Amino acid sequence: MQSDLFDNDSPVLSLPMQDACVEYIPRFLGGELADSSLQTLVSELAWRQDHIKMFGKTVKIPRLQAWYGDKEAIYTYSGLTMKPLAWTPCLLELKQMCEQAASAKFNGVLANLYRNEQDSMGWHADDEPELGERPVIASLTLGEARDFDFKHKITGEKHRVRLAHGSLLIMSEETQKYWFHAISKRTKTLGLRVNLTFRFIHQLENTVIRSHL
Ligand SMILES: O=C(O)CCC(=O)C(=O)O
Ligand SMILES: [Fe+2]
Repeated sequence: MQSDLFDNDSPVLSLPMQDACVEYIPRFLGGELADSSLQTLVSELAWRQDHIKMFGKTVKIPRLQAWYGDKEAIYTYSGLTMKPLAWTPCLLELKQMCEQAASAKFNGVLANLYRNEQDSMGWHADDEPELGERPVIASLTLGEARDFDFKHKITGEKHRVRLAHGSLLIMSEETQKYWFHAISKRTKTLGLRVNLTFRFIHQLENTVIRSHL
């Protein structure tokens, strides 16, 4: 008999990627919790249309976003410095579940709202200095499934995983050092998707002091 990870209740799939540790849990949240969390987050979070500067021009980021977390978790992302809003009960509940699954502590979450197939996130690695050397990032998907693409920074090797409603993707170890990731625009009509990426933001001053000891 074939042993199939998909037959289990809550399987953890390890993606076969070199220089990385990526785990995918397709049915991390039960259907009801996934549906109610999606509704709550869409209506309760303070979604913003942020802008970034590219080649001297100010352009709209192709999605809405919001940053929540502990007071000290100030995050600079694509030149934007974001002060955290206070955790909501829904975000706190999801954070605790993700911490358990990832065996890690998080003090902030970047919430992304993809309104339709036109919204996207370009190739990048979550390698900002305040995330530390080998960050653990837990990425929860609610709503429309989207393709999540990986590209190796040196070999160009590619992998794709379709992130389903209620799924969790955990990236750790050297993943951010060796791989970019992206959510591309699509031509086919797609509905709304919320993505939460839980992170741990280190205090940079402390990191510098420690490195001198
Ligand atoms: O929406 C996603 O699945 C990707 C989000 C992401 O890569 C990020 O927030 O850094
Ligand atoms: Fe990312």
